Amino acid sequence: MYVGRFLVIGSETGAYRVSSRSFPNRKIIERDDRLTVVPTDAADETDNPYVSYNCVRPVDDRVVVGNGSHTDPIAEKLALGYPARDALALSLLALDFEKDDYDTPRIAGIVGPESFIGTVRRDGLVVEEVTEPTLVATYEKDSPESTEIAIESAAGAARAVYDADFEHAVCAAGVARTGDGFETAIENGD
Ligand SMILES: NC(=O)c1ncn([C@@H]2O[C@H](COP(=O)(O)O)[C@@H](O)[C@H]2O)c1NC=O
Repeated sequence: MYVGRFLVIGSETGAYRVSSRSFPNRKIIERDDRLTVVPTDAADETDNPYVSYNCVRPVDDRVVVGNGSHTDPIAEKLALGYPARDALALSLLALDFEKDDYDTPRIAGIVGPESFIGTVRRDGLVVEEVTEPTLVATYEKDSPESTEIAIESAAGAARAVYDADFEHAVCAAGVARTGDGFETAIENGD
């Protein structure tokens, strides 16, 4: 099954996987405190926000995970003091689903003292608190659902979503709460 990009959010950990048919030559890199999806070859650097974007951004004791440029305003709203639910809902609705051939949904999550998951599709907006590992994807599994995918550490979460049985894995990131912040991990399949 092809579900496109997906994320899994739990109460202490989270993970994001890029799966792609159209832009498979991509990887995740660490830049300052954030993780960014970029083309594998630097010569292919692009300003297409559906191809290259920040997918993980920590903000104090919370971390944002997302499949596009909405990761940034969600993080900025958290830094301003917005509750996680409001930062997600406002940013997802403001940017809305992607204006591509598939009306690709935006998906995002926040891991923190309270963890949330959300998506905005052409037909709706869902933002809800997470109490058990919960998955949402751009296609097929486009409403949050509980998942058996085990996300037990940053590296374990990145590996687990990378290896999950959905087609066209490209790269993945994992995040895990630590005493005073977050650790992150990258799985580029190399
Ligand atoms: N975030 C991403 O990494 C990403 N990769 C591809 N897309 C969008 O989804 C469309 C379909 O891509 P694909 O066939 O690779 O699943 C692309 O035309 C592009 O508009 C993306 N947008 C949202 O998921």
